[in-house]
Amino acid sequence: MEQYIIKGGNPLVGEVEIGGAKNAALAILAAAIMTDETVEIDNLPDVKDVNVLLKAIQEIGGKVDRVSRHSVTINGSMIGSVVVENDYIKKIRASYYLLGALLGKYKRAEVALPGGCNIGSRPVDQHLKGFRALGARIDIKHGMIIAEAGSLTGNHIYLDVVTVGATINIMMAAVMASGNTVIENAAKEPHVVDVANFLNSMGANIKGAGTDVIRIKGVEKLHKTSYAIIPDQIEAGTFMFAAAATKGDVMVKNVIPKHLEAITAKLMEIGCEVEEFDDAVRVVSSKGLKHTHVKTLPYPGFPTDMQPQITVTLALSEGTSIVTESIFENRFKYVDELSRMGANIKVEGNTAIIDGTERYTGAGVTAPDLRAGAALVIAGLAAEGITTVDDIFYIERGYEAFEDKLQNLGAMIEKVSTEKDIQKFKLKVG
Ligand SMILES: CC(=O)N[C@H]1[C@@H](OP(=O)(O)OP(=O)(O)OC[C@H]2O[C@@H](n3ccc(=O)[nH]c3=O)[C@H](O)[C@@H]2O)O[C@H](CO)[C@@H](O)[C@@H]1O
Ligand SMILES: C=C(OP(=O)(O)O)C(=O)O
Repeated sequence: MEQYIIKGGNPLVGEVEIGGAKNAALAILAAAIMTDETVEIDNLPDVKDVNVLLKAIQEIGGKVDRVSRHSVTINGSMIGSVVVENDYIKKIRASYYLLGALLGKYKRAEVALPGGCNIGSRPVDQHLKGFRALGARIDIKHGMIIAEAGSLTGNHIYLDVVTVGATINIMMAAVMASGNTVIENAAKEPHVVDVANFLNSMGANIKGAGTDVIRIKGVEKLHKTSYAIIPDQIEAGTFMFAAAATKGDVMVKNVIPKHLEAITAKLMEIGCEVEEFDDAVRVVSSKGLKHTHVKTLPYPGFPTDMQPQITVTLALSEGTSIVTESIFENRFKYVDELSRMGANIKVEGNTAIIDGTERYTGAGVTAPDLRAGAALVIAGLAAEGITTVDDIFYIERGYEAFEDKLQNLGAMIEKVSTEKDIQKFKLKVG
């Protein structure tokens, strides 16, 4: 089994290039099959979830050609099946986007209930409510969601909770419905806007993405496009907090600074300097870190996908910090692992009360999910001595070449799978 081995204590210094946003890419790939013409997608991150989705698209008859590591063409004209149920697809969350895309185009879809990180109960009731409002019948049988409609008709849909997945999914299904759809209480995340821009570049008529009311005029057909995915806000934020926790100086390149405002604001509150450029941010952490409070919220609030990374950093900051997780009820599972490294954190319900410690000490820890895994790597980079992080397949779901990018910043980290590799690493780092 592969794991990361890390010798901590080096400040991260240098430049890192951020890839395309995983959570935009997954929706955009699914949406790409909605036209029979060939779509080119650039700035695609080479991460496991993306590759699983591409495989699922191929399995139902979509033609996928890799132009380069970060670029594919997709042609959905030969799709022969609307049933998506392979073992891999059940493990990722974004499989649900095939439901919206297939339902929108073929008025029928059968997709396995989605998986994704085990961070809470994660219902899909709002997705289904939206599809029903557009005229689909929904059945859940043998682990499959079956959606079917003679035709789809636009409607007025109010989402009971702000949900990224349901907003995007309903938007996709509504794009080729007849008439107008209004989604109220819509999510405003940058990837919602990116998917709307992508669909519009294929001929859709979507207005208001990025606000809480999205208006869609149905069109009959979508056409080819060539589109580059936005940079990954969460990958960028992860490197920004890695710089802060290791007392480093990192230029995070190929980002949209506006998308990072909530992250930047918290870093400044805890004493880091953050310099913004057109498409880069530089984080310098030269003084002792200060405590703060943070609550995860839908965009433009502080993202839940950054909660473990800020918690790991606050546990190294002076004083008492409070982190409230308001999106997913089970996203503090990594705290027990972090405690083995010396963190003082008490979790009560959806709140973590953190008493800052001066340093972590290396230990063997296990990633319980994607972002928590990345956060444990940050802890290892800041710790005294050696840390191993197990179950790194979670991290590989969403970070491309994580260890290479960290090594380029001076981190002593390697992916290892045998005792011999571990001994070799220990000899190398002394
Ligand atoms: C593949 C992908 O893009 N995943 C992201 C997506 O997940 P995901 O799309 O699952 O998250 P949502 O935004 O839908 O979830 C937000 C909240 O709404 C609730 N809810 C959601 C749908 C529904 O039908 N009913 C319902 O009650 C959820 O339980 C949660 O409490 O957005 C999350 C919130 O930014 C991120 O953490 C995930 O990284
Ligand atoms: C929770 C995440 O992903 P998913 O929704 O795919 O589980 C994430 O990207 O942090």
